[in-house]
Amino acid sequence: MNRVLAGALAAGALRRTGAVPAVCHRQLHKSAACRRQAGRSSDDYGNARGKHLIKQLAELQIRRAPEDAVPKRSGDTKYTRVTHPMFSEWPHDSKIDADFARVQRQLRLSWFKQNTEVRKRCANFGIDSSTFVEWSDRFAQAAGAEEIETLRAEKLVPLLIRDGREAFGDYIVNQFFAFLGDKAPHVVKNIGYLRRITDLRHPHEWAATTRKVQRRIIMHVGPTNSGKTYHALQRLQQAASGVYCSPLRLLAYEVYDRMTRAGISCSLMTGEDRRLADFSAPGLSPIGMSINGEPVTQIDSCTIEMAPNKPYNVAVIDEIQMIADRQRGWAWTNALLNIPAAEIHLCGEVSAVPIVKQICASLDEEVEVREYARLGALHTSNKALQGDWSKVRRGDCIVSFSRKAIYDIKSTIESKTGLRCAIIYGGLPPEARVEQARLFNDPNSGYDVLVASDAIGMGINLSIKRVIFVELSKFDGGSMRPISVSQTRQIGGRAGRFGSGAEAGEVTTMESKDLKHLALSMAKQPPALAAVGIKPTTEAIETFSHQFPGVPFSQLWPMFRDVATVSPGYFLCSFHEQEKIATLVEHLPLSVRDRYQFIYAPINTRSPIVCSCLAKYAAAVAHGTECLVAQVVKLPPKLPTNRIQLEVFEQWHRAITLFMWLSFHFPETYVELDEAMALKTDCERMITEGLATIRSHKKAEGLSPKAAPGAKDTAEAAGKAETKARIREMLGIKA
Ligand SMILES: Nc1ncnc2c1ncn2[C@@H]1O[C@H](COP(=O)(O)OP(=O)(O)OP(=O)(O)O)[C@@H](O)[C@H]1O
Repeated sequence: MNRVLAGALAAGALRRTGAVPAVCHRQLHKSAACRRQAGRSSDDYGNARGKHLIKQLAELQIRRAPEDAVPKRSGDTKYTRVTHPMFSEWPHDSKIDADFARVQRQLRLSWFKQNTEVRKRCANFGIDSSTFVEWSDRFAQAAGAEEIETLRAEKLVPLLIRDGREAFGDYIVNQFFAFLGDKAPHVVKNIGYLRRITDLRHPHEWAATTRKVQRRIIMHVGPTNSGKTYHALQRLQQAASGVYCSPLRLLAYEVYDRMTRAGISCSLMTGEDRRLADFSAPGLSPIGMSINGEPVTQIDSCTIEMAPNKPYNVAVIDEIQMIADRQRGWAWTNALLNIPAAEIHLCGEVSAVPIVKQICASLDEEVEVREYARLGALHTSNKALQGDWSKVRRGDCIVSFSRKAIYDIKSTIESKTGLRCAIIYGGLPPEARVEQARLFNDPNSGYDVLVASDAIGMGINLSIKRVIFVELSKFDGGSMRPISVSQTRQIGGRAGRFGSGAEAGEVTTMESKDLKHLALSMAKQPPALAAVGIKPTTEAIETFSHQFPGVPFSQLWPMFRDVATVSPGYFLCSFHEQEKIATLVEHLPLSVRDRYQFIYAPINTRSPIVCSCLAKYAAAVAHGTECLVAQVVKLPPKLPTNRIQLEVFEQWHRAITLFMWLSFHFPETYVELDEAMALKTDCERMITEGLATIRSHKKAEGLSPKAAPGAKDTAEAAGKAETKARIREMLGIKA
C-alpha cells in the first residue's frame, strides 16, 4: 500500500486512486504562471496551499463513527464527518484513519519537496538545488516505504492535527536532516559534529546534582475546582522550605500574599518583580536563620520560568499540563527535571499523568497519583441563548476570544439589559485583571456580568454562575482553530467555583449550533499528552554559533532547530517568537549570551510599541550605556477614552514590565527600577480609570444580536487611524 502510494505520488496519480480529492491534486500542481497571476511569491503560495490542505483535513476527516461523534446525516452509519471540536484531538486508531493519514502524510512530503522556504533552509547548510531535489526525492520515497520510523503515519498525523502546519513543517525538515546525517553525511559539511552539538536527547543530565537527590513525585490531578492546588499548598505551608512555581505572575503573587499573611516568610520571584522574605519579625536574622541557629521556614513563590535550582523540602509545580505547551512547555520540563526537592507536587489535568510517569520512570523516580473530584456541580445546559443578549443575567460570564468583540459585547449587554459588565482579556495588565475580577465578584460594586477571553481559564477566582461561549474557535496567529477540549473544560469549569457562593455552575453557548460541540468537549477527558517541551541551553547555542561565523542570530536559531535531535516524548519548543525578537536586535553588536537573554524576553512581537522599546533597550546594552525608563517610555498624558487608546496604554504597560524584566538580567544597564515601578503603577491607574469610563462609540440598540461582536465601526476606525498616527509620532516613525 505504501509503495503504491509513494509511486502514485511520484506519478501524480493519487487523484486516480480516489484517495485524494481532486481539488488537492489541482492545488499541488498549480503552475508557476498561476501563482504569478495571483500576484504571490512561490513562498506565499506554499503557505496558502498548506492552509488549504489543513482545511481539507478539517473538512474531510472521514472515519468510522466514534461513539461520541455527531452524525451529520441520519442513516450515515459507516462514516461520518467529524469536525469541530474533536478535530483538534483526532484519534487515529481505526484502519481507515491510518490509510487516510498516509495520504495526508504523502501530501505533506510532497509539499516539502516543492516548498521554497524549505529549500532556503537547506541552502543555509550549503545544500544546492540539484542535491536537494535528489535527496528530498529519496527521503519521500523512504518515508512512503515506511523505512523511516519517525515518519510513520501514527506519529505524524496526531502531530499535524494537534500542533498545526508550522510545527509539522519544522518536524519534517528536521527529519530530513536526520536522514541526510544517516544516509548522505557528505551532503552537509560537518553534519556529524553539528548533530552532536545539537543533541538534546538527555535533558535530565543537564542537572547532574538533582539526579543524586532522592525525590518523591506526587501528582494532584482532577478537573478544575477540585482542590488540587489547595492540597498541594497545604503541604507546602507545612514544609520547612519550599517553592511554588506558577504559570502566571498573578498566581505567584497570590501564594506569596497567602504565605506572608499566614506568618510564613516568603519571597517572590517573577520576571518583573522580586520581593525578599520579610525577616524583620522578632528573632529572625536576614539570612533566614533564627538567632539560635535553627533554620526558619522559607518559601519562594515564583513564575515557572524563574524556578530556582536550589534544594527544598517541597516544590509545587502548578498546571503541569502546560508542560506540553508549544511556547512555554520547556519551563515546566526544566522545573520537573531539575528542582532538587525531596517532594515534588504536580497539580493539573489527568492528561499529564502518562507522560510524567514516562519521564520519571527514565529517572528511576516513582509517581504517586492522587485524583480529586470536582467540588460542586457543573452542568452543560441543553439550551443556548439563541443569540438573544437580553437573556444575559447577573453572575454570567460571556466568553469570546477577540478583544474587539469583548468591547462590543460589553456595550451590547449594557444597553440591552442595563447590567454593567467588567471585562478581562490577556492584553490587560494582571493588576487590571484582578481589579476587574474584584468588581465582578463584589455584589455591591455595581458590576453584574463579566465579558472575558480565555484569560479567565487560569489563576483568577471568580464567582461565575454561568459561562456562555460566544464562539468555540480562536485565531492562533495563523488561522482559526477550535479550542481544545482542555481549554473548553478549563474555561467552562470556572462556573460554580467552590466557596464563591455560586456552587452549582452552568455552561452554555450563545448560538444553538455550538451547543453539541460544547457538550461533547465538556463530557470528554482531554487526551493524554504525547510529549513535553524543551529548549536548548545557552552553551549549546553558543557552540553552534561558532560553526557559522557571520550568520545572523535570527537565522542561526532555525538552523539549530533543523539539525537538533530530541528523544521520543520530548519536542523542541517553538522558536518563531524568538526568531522575530532576534531580527529586531540583529543590527546591534551584542554577544551571543546577551542575544540569548533578549530573545527570551517575555514580549508580544505583535505590539509595535513593545518591539520599538525592546530595540532601544537592547541598544543600551550593546553600547554599554545606562538606560533610563523615562527616556524610552512616554505615557500619553490623557486618560484613554476608547478601546484603541486603551490598547496604547496596554502596550506601554508591557514595555515598562519589559524594562523591569531586563533590569534583573542587566542590572548595570537598567538602573531605575523604582522609577519604572512608579510609572507602571501610574499606567495601571490610567488603564483602570479608562476601563471604568470607556463606552463603545457604537449605538448598540440598533444592532442585531449576532452583528454585535465584530461589527464594523467607522468611529473606531477613525480613532484607530488617529491612534496609529500617535504611535508613529511617539516612536518617531514617519507616516
Ligand atoms: N478542602 C478544602 N477546604 C476549603 N477550601 C477548599 C478546599 N479544597 C478547595 N478549596 C477551595 O476551593 C477553590 C478551588 O480549589 P483549587 O484552586 O485548589 O482547585 P483546583 O482543582 O486547583 O482548580 P483549578 O485547576 O481551577 O485551579 C479554592 O478557592 C480553594 O481554596
